[in-house]
Amino acid sequence: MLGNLGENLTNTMKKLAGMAVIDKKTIKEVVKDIQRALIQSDVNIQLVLKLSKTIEDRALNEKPPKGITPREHVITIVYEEMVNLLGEKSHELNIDDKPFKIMFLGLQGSGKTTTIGKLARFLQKKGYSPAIVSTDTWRPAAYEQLRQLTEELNISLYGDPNNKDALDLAEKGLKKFKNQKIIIFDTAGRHKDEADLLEEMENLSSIIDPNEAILVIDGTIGQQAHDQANAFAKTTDIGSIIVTKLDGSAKGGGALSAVAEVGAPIKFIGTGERLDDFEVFDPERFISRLLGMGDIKTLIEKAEEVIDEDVAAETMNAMLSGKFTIKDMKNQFDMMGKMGPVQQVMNMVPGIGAKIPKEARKMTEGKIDKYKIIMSSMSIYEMENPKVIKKSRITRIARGAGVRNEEVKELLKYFNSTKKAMKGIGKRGGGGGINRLVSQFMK
Ligand SMILES: Nc1nc2c(ncn2[C@@H]2O[C@H](COP(=O)(O)OP(=O)(O)OP(=O)(O)O)[C@@H](O)[C@H]2O)c(=O)[nH]1
Repeated sequence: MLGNLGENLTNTMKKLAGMAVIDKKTIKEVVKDIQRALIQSDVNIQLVLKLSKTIEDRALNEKPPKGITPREHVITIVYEEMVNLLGEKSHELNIDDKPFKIMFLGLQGSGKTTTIGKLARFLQKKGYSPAIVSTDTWRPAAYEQLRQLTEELNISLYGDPNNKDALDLAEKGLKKFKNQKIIIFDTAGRHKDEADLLEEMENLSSIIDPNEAILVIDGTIGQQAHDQANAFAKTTDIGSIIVTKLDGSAKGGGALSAVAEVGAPIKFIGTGERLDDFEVFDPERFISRLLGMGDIKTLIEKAEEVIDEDVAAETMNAMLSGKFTIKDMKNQFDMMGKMGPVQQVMNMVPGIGAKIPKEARKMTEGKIDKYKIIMSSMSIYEMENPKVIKKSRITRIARGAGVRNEEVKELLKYFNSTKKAMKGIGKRGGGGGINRLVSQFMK
């Protein structure tokens, strides 16, 4: 998605994760890379300069919070500021009134009609059955395109290719569907000239009185999206924007950031020609994907919450160095109580999900609880030297924990496979805290 922007930014983040030292020079280098990537994606130069200055100032002057390394801190700053560029939080389409009237606006070719189909499908999946009204009297094929779409989706359509009065069509459509929960109005994307088009939108808007006016913007136009959005915003109160064609668009970053500046939230994005190529726009998820970060942010936040950082660091180091004992595994399980099951935690580290041992993937909360009981029947000596746990010790531990011998053996098997997997990961990395683990898998 977004052409090279994602690739360039992901590479910058990988570089950052792999840097031996984080200092003024390396921060400036990272900022330069980000600048280059954004400018290539047609992000407005003023925005780029503002963003890079903020990232640089924060990275150089802010002290990393406790438990966060300078590297994690810079990663977090880049992430946060990029999210800011796109408007921070995601916004839902709140279907409150009945009928809930949605008016689509956008220039011809922006992908308006296709997007109406995508939204209709999205709403259908949520259990709604929207009806559509066609008021585009300028493009003869528009009605036919909607007819095919609505037939495919099995939803109602009102339109009349012989009626050239858009306002009349809107009024009739409103009447026909007054008992529907959701009515979507398609409008023209072209007119005699732009002023006429905008005037028609203003008139239509006063007739339809939309609960939500959605502007569709072609993502391939880059920062020009800003002026286009402003022009439409003058005709009606734009409630949200959908940016289309972000699949492979080199200028998508420019379009998204320009639109975010207009003030109306981007609620959805179009990522292809098929009806399912449509996503709710969530700046945080979007940016973390663009930066190739998986859910690192969540991982970092969760790691921060872990009560005993020393125990966490000790366990991580043990895990990565291969000196992993049952005592470390017990610590790991205790930590997991705070961070969630191991597979979930590991899945948040990009690239690591697939490497989780089979046994770990099958771990359930119930099993973890049982393992904890078994481990509490072991002596410290046994936990630190798991090799000594043979037949008679297994029987004693099983009796103490009130489980079968097989279950103790199963725990030992799980321990051994985890140890092996961790050793493999450690070899690639060299060990040293969650940050190091995270960096390894960003490479
Ligand atoms: N790659 C890609 N193509 C898209 C996307 N959305 C729409 N398109 C394509 O863009 C072209 C124009 O889309 P339409 O929906 O026909 O255009 P329109 O904006 O409705 O045009 P008017 O009805 O005249 O306003 C079509 O070929 C669509 O398949 C998208 O997200 N990605």
